[in-house]
Amino acid sequence: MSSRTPLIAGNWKMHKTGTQAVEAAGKLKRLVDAARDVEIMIAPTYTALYQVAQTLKGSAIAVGAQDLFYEKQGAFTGKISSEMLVDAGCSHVIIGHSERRQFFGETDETVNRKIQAALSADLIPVFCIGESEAQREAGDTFSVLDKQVRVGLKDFVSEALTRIVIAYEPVWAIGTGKTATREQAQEAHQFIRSLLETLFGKPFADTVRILYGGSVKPDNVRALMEMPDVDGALVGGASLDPETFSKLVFYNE
Ligand SMILES: O=C(CO)COP(=O)(O)O
Repeated sequence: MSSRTPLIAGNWKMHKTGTQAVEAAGKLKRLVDAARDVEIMIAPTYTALYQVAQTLKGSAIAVGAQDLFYEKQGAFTGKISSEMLVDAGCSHVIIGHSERRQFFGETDETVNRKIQAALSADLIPVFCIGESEAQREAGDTFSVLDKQVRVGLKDFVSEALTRIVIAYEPVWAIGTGKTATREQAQEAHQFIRSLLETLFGKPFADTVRILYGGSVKPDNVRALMEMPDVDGALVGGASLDPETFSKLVFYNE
């Protein structure tokens, strides 16, 4: 663990109706009330965002969306803009999740535009990267991460990126119960941080938070968080139950 404030984030993916999301958020609010020195964020589905943000008003839990569209407005049926997310109560937005890359045609280029749209609306982007199992087995992990970072953050200057959060999510570890070992996570995080240093300088690289995601559970979170370049977790399955997620928030106790 480092001096960077850890962020424990829950990605609820396509789970929970508005009513279910409000109930879970209300429970979580009570459960993590005593948490200190850790930031907490949950990302419900679009239709629950406003209600959840209302429920969490005045709490330390931030609300994020799971995606956005980069255009400001217009004839883009089904799409949601950064301004709409801010209006619904979001402070964060997940961008480039591997499920969006796998199933919905997300590319490094669209990710780049989405990060730009998020930053211009003052949303904190949680920029996801990670290699597939085949890429890891082929020894391509670092080259995949290198491209995702370089293209995703192309044409940005470090001053614009100060609030960005990176999430390293190896695709083979997502929803599989197959967590990366803490050594594998550290190795990837260290690689990403040194690449960020090359691209944006040391002050930026030293302060940017890099979360690990992929089968994070109460029984492995602490070991991961002890690694010097792991600054938090982006959690899917284990974020759905408030009790379980609160154990991740209190990983240090
Ligand atoms: O994709 C993830 C978070 O964005 C990780 O999901 P799991 O925690 O279910 O593996």
